[in-house]
Amino acid sequence: MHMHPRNPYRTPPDFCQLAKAYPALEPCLISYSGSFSIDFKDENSQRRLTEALLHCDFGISLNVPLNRLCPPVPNRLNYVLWIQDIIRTTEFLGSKPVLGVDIGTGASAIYPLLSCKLNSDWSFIVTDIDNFSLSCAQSNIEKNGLAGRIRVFETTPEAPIFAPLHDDPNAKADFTMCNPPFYSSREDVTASANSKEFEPNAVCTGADVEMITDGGESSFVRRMIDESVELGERCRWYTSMLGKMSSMTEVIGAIRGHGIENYGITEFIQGSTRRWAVVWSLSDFRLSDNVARIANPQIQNLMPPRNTLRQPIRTSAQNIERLTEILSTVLGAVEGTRVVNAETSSSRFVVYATKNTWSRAARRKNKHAAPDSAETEASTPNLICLVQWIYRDGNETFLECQWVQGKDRSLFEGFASHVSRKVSEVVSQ
Ligand SMILES: C[S@@+](CC[C@H](N)C(=O)[O-])C[C@H]1O[C@@H](n2cnc3c(N)ncnc32)[C@H](O)[C@@H]1O
Repeated sequence: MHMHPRNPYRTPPDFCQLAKAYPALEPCLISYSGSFSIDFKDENSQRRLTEALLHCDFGISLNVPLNRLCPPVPNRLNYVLWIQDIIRTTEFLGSKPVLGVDIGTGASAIYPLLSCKLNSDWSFIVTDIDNFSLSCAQSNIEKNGLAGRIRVFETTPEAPIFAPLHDDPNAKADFTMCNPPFYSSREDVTASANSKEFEPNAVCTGADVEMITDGGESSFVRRMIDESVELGERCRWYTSMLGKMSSMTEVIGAIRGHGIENYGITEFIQGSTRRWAVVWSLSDFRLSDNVARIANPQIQNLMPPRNTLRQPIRTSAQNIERLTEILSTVLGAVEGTRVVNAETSSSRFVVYATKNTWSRAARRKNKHAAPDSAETEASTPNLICLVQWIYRDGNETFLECQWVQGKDRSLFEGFASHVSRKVSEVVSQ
């Protein structure tokens, strides 16, 4: 993924219009072969641009002191939109207010401000160890009328990273997010700047407390992983941004090391800057492959197992009109499942299965079982899938089975292959 598909800054803004709407940007404009831009290497111009974009596109008024990090909006927005995708994967099961925890919110409180503007039912607890940044964050939150939805929590480097969850045993969150300090030391900062691993806009670096932590970002995120194992399902999705490719290998190694196979990776590319983000969960909710997997061949060995299975289905022209009806009939015939439409008038089906009735072994067992020995069905489903047709280029048809919830991967894979076998039998007739 380059920029997130819903990121409006995939096309550069019209700087001239922007300066008209936010006059403080005007002195920063430079004429560049007939059009206008700004000098991205100039800190003052970067700051005015951040303020202008937040003001014009989100109605956010931001004040960041000169000695603290001024966040570039397009890059921060990428992460917020990806979190939105994560939350949306299970929203059709019933939505409720969403609580996020932003670790290290900084003076700008950029993530909770953007997130709350985009999502009216989200609220936040935000942490930081830097008292000065937190007081700026608090005033940015108040200035934007969001004090009722964003609670600030001051912590220390020694406390658990997820201190708000550790301190209150009843607290539960839907997700955590974090843009961790990247570096392990001052020397690490200099070495990275020289190796050009980081963007040329090193003008927006910020204070040491914002950029440096013992062991660098990988160690910080590994601490979060250890803590998440203790907290378990008290938070549904744990996530973090990562700035170095080498950290990805270490972080995914730590996730797998805890036996967690429920995780995902994304990548954001903006100009010459590459960033990654990871998500992991101790719950049995599953993410679709377009949220949790990326195509980058360099890191295929780090990818999680697939949760979205697509089977090409050959069908005759006369059947193509009836595919939704055929799918509905096939799904309805799988014993022990409940099937509903994902949305009113949609052709996406949600399947709730309480037990395996489709494998050969299960069918044999069922046939020989005395009628009164039927197992009592669990009231909660062991497997939830989303099933739909995908049409590509007008002449390719795929049956897609998306794992939404469940602990047992083989149950999901067995169900997906049973349904595509049954559908193939019908459509080839
Ligand atoms: C790279 S800055 C990110 C600031 C902001 N979220 C952004 O994306 O622009 C990292 C932040 O983490 C904070 N921080 C460092 N260690 C922390 C810890 N143990 N708990 C919470 N925040 C921490 C720093 O003070 C700093 O504000």
